[in-house]
Amino acid sequence: MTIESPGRATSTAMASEPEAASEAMSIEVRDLGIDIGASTILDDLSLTIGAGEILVLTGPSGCGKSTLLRAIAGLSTPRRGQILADGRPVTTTSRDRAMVFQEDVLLPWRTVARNVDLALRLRGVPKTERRDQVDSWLSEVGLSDFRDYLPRSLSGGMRQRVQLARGLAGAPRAVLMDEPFGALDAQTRHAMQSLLIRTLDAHPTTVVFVTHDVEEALALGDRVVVLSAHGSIREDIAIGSRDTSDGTDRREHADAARARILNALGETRSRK
Ligand SMILES: Nc1ncnc2c1ncn2[C@@H]1O[C@H](COP(=O)(O)OP(=O)(O)OP(=O)(O)O)[C@@H](O)[C@H]1O
Repeated sequence: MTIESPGRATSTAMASEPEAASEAMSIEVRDLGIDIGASTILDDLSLTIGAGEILVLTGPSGCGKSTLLRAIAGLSTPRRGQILADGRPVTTTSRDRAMVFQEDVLLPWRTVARNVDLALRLRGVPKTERRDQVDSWLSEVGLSDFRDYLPRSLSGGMRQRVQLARGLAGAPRAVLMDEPFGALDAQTRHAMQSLLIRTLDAHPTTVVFVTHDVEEALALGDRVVVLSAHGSIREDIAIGSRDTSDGTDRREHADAARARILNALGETRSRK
């Protein structure tokens, strides 16, 4: 599958925060506390995510992964602490930070091409550039022949590929992914992971990726953070670089990292 470098957004539309000059975005979570009703979901959580880093968040069900992701997206306002994107407080959503969900959120009345086109439009890509960029992204996710189909005519895996194209199109500077491949069969999931890695290699973007799947975390992450059942950081593990030509360093790191992740998950479950 060739990557034809869809360009970055060049004009403004729908932005609710100012644009920054650099490409991938740095994100800092500072002493974050989030309560829902009388329950404290996240408590005193601090985390720095470097520009272009792929950070995987994992942890037991209900520990607050989606809550943290939504706060980074600007979809909720923290009670305590703050989140900074390129050093500026996150106060609302921004087209610079895209979200990709597990659920199917494609617009059912728009064709595949028009779903991707909408994302480009919302990210401020001029109309004259959009047609080429839609074609390019559909080629990247292997759906060029399905551009005029409605989502209901596609398989689950194909719809998820459209969602991935929609999340990455227009080059958001950060992509926040909440178990995006969780509902897919193992083979499609593996293909989607490879596609995501290839796409991110071509378009460096900061990614926060939530998953329950330890192998997925190891395949994708530059770093894996395990949250405890009580919404604090239990482990923060660097995974080897993907840059080595044969992947040896990464494989060596992966075995040690897998043991640490499984150990941390075991401890969080037993303490719940
Ligand atoms: N709108 C809400 N009202 C009440 N409680 C909520 C709401 N949203 C989330 N919660 C609670 O907050 C906690 C954290 O939820 P969250 O979805 O962030 O966890 P998670 O780690 O993403 O879980 P999972 O892995 O199962 O998706 C859970 O106990 C959940 O029940």
